[in-house]
Amino acid sequence: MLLHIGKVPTLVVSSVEAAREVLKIQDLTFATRPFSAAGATLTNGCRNVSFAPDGEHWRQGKKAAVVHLLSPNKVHGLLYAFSDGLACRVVAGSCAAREVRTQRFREAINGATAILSGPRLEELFPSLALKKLAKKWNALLDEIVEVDFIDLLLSADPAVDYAFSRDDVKVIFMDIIAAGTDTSYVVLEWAMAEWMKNPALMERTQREVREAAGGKPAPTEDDVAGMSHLRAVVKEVLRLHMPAPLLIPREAMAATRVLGYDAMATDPDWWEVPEEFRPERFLREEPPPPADFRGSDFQFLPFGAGRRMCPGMNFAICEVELALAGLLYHFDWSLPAGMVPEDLDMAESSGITVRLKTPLRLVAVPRSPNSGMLT
Ligand code: HEM
Repeated sequence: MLLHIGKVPTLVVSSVEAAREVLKIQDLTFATRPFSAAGATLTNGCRNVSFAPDGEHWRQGKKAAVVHLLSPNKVHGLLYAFSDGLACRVVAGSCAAREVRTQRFREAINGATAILSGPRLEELFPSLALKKLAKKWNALLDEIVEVDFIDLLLSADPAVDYAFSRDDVKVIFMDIIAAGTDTSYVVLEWAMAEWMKNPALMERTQREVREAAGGKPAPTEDDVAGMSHLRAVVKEVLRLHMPAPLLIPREAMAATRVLGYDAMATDPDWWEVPEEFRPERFLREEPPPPADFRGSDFQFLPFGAGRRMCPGMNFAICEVELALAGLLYHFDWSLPAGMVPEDLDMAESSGITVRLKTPLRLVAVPRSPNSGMLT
């Protein structure tokens, strides 16, 4: 469908064929991003990865993020710290200093998400507030770059003849924090909501998690790798509640034509009972194999596809699987008193990421790691 938003012709791609055409066949033509004044203010003139126009800076920034921040070793270390942190919180409560910084990041991310969610919303947004938000981000990023990662990208890879400035490093970190937080969080929220709607499904997954992790303090990455039911739930959340359903907009770098013109992840030509949450569709063993989200099955593109595809995909999958396994392992979950599954409001918010419109409120009862199976 072609829309004219002001003077900007905007092509909405929502069929499998059109997605293949834009993200594969014409990937090179559509490998850049439309300019956003708000995005530029927040990212030092689009010097990050997600808003950077196609070109050397984007290529080198994406490579540096993949090699130095999202490498398997780095991901493993971060995930270890994460599951360790979750286990520590369960036994020891939270660490005050970390809580404060997390809260500051939460505010900064919410601000950026609000501004970047609408087309050209910055025109309605007071520039003073935008500058204040950019300042907030700047101060937080200064602390991180100063304290934690000063040499990481600046000294980077001797084989790479590309110099990032300190400010470039800051906005690339901002990208990783902003692009990687809300997206993964909404997967956790939707998975918990779907489990509360279907307690038998939650019990099935919880049994899998508790059997696999046995009496350990917390499930490990190796335990999670064997959890096929948990993985199917994550895939079904990514299909039915795609965290970033509009991806990040692309801009055509040359005049081009795209096929004629339905929503892919809920298209009945590709999915049985598409509007229902049925993780078992991803456990089917008879051919054809279920679609995967790695960018080549165009009916299922939660991470996009082609040159601008999400570089955090593997990290995000490990992170949400480990987090969900931890939540099911450490706690028994129920709805607040007087509420039944049918009362859950599954309406979606609108925005660059799609959350539950009504925040999920649940009762969590900690379970001792040494207690038996589900009671
Ligand atoms: C469930 C979690 C996530 C989802 C659903 C998601 C989804 C997406 C989507 C749809 C895009 C746009 C792709 C396109 O235009 O074709 C994207 C881009 C991006 N994502 Fe993610 N993402 C997730 C987690 C992460 C994480 C954990 C990180 C980093 C740690 C990350 C970093 C990025 C970056 C840097 C880009 C811009 C890539 C570019 O423009 O070349 N994402 N993501």
